[in-house]
Amino acid sequence: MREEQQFVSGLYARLDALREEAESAVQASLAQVGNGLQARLERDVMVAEQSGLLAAFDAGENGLCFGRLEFGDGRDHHIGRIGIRRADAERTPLVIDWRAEVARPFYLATGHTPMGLRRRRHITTEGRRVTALHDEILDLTDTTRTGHEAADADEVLLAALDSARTGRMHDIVQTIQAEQDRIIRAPHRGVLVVEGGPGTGKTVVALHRAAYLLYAHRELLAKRAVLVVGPNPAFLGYISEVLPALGETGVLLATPGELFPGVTATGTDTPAAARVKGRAEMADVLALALRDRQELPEPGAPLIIEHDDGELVLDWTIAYEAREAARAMELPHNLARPTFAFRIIDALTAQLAERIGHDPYGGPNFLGPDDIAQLGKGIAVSPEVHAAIEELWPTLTPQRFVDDYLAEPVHLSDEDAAAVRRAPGGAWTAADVPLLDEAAELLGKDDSAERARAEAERQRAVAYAQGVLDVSYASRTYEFEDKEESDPDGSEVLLAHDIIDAERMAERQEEADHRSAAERAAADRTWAFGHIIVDEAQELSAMAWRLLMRRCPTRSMTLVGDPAQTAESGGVGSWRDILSPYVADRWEYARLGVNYRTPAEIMEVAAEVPRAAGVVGFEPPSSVRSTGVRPWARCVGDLAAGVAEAVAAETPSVGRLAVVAPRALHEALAGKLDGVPAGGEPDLTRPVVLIDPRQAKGLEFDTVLVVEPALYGTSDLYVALTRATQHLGILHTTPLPPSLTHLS
Ligand SMILES: Nc1ncnc2c1ncn2[C@@H]1O[C@H](COP(=O)(O)OP(=O)(O)OP(=O)(O)O)[C@@H](O)[C@H]1O
Repeated sequence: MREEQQFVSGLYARLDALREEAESAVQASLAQVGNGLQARLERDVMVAEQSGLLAAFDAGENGLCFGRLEFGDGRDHHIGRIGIRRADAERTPLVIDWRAEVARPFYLATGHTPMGLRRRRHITTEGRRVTALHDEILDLTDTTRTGHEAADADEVLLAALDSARTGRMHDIVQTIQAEQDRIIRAPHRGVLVVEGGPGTGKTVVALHRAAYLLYAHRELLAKRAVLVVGPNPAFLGYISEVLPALGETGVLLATPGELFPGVTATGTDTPAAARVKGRAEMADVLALALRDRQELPEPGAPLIIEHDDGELVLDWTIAYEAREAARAMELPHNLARPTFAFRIIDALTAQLAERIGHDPYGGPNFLGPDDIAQLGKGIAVSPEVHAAIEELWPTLTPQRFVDDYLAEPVHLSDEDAAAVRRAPGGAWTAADVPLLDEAAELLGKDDSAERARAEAERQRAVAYAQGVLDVSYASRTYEFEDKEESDPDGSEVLLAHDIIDAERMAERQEEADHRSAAERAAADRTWAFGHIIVDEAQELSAMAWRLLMRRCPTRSMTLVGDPAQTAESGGVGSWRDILSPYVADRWEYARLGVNYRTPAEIMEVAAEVPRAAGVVGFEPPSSVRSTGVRPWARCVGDLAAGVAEAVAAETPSVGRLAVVAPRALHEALAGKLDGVPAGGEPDLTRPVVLIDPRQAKGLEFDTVLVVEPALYGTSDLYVALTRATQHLGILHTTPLPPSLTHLS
């Protein structure tokens, strides 16, 4: 213990020194008021590099070092949350990043396959103090004993699983299990599907995979950012601290309803409307509806345009020919519009020239090319002509087009149209967001002026970056990284002088100077993410998948889900159905089978629900622990009073309790619960929260009280029953569903 404490103290001293160095470097750089480009360049490079380091150092503050590997060949490594090197000339690793290849036996070695290990040690710390050691002997011929050999090899894991919840998910670097490690480090770069029952660690594993990928492919992913999609804001809040605790900040967390910049989805759809809006056919329906917006005057009822040089007649034929020419461009609507406009202007010019320059005696037109050009100019700037063009081929924004469409839905059955119809200008819903995105694709954006500006800006940035390269010094951007020489991606340790390409440097500078890649990604509908993680992926509609696939042209994705937890109204069918349009069968599948959250006693009760409903292919995960505490059910006369009484009795002294109840009951229940608000997004860090079954998705609490289970659908009930890490109680006034009657 003393030895480890000494080591850990030394490690923190080094961390402090590094942090101080980085801080003063930032301060000094910021204080520089040097004139001219050179000073500014140096400052920007320095600030960007050191700020990245600082984020990682902050992450290292808690649980900096948690393991030690002693190999049979004498190698001896400490494993930590981030890698740190000594200040010596060789920059010897002091503690190895958990993501480095050399740290892998920490997670995978077993007595059967020791991977060269003699001893594996778990080091538990509180702040900077070492509080416990757990040793495992992997070489059975080794007779040395330290007195810390654990009787139960899973002691550290079980302690983590038993600990009181805080309302925020924690990282699991100290206790990643072998089946999880294989997923976290899966070499597959395309779509990886991770399935598993409740509590099997799908979410936490996906987040660690993001951290791993950011480490293994930092150059690419730091620039393109990682997107994590989760079902609702409370869930995103719940998982928001995991990646920062691992030193990673280049990640954007978003719900599907937040993926269209500039639109906030505040409305809600009926299940029927969400179903219709989510269907893949909506892509074709919108395309057809957009063609309908490319109109023609009725034959025989032309548009008459007043013009200085006389009346212009825009008839069916002129409009038809212009429309065919514009459609033949096969461009998005707004980008094809200039073709339509030019054709109309040309035709009207010809019409006017014919009328003005017409020789009544059959000779050639009196007007020369210059006169005709002049006429054309007059027509091209005529507001009346433009109004007519706008009427036939309107310039549309995605918002306007979808809003118009939902007010008058077409190309749908009467029933479906009735489900989605709404008054113009209504609030956007999450299911509208993929429609808006689809519309944006169909419409396109005439951004030629913007692009010209951006290109000029880029040229300036490249010139600037060239300057940076000239003054850059051989400092390590990520000095704490400790990739072994043998790592396939050993080149990840970035040296400023490695970045020989001024264009790439310009891109990096752009990020450093202004916003992070994640921030820029959040504001850019066409951003291509380096990797996307989708949690509760089974919930997404076909249209939402179209949107997500557009955000990830490389198809580097980790999709996490559990079909048994799919809510009835959303979701598409199988992974194959979801993925085959995008990646055919080039995706990999991994399954997690151990439930780390819910004790066996609770899992047994919960599993009855899908089983009784005959959910096809249902296979409950096996719980890693049992608590000996059985779930209970109580029939009460006054529901609100019964719930309040149970909350008072069951609220843990530390930890969290959730009351899961149908939304309609929230007002009544909240009235009896002190300081527990009804409605809105729950604050999960409070000791007691009131949520509905949909909000419970992905979350967990020490104690869960499920109210009126007979009112839930199968999957919602299954989700609600599998949220507790310790205790589960059920309160009801109406009879229990058959799958739960054995509890009464
Ligand atoms: N190896 C591990 N060490 C410690 N805790 C773990 C480990 N694996 C999972 N857990 C914990 O188990 C709980 C459940 O994990 P998580 O929420 O990721 O599961 P899930 O499969 O996404 O569940 P659900 O589908 O029910 O939302 C979390 O508290 C997580 O930290």
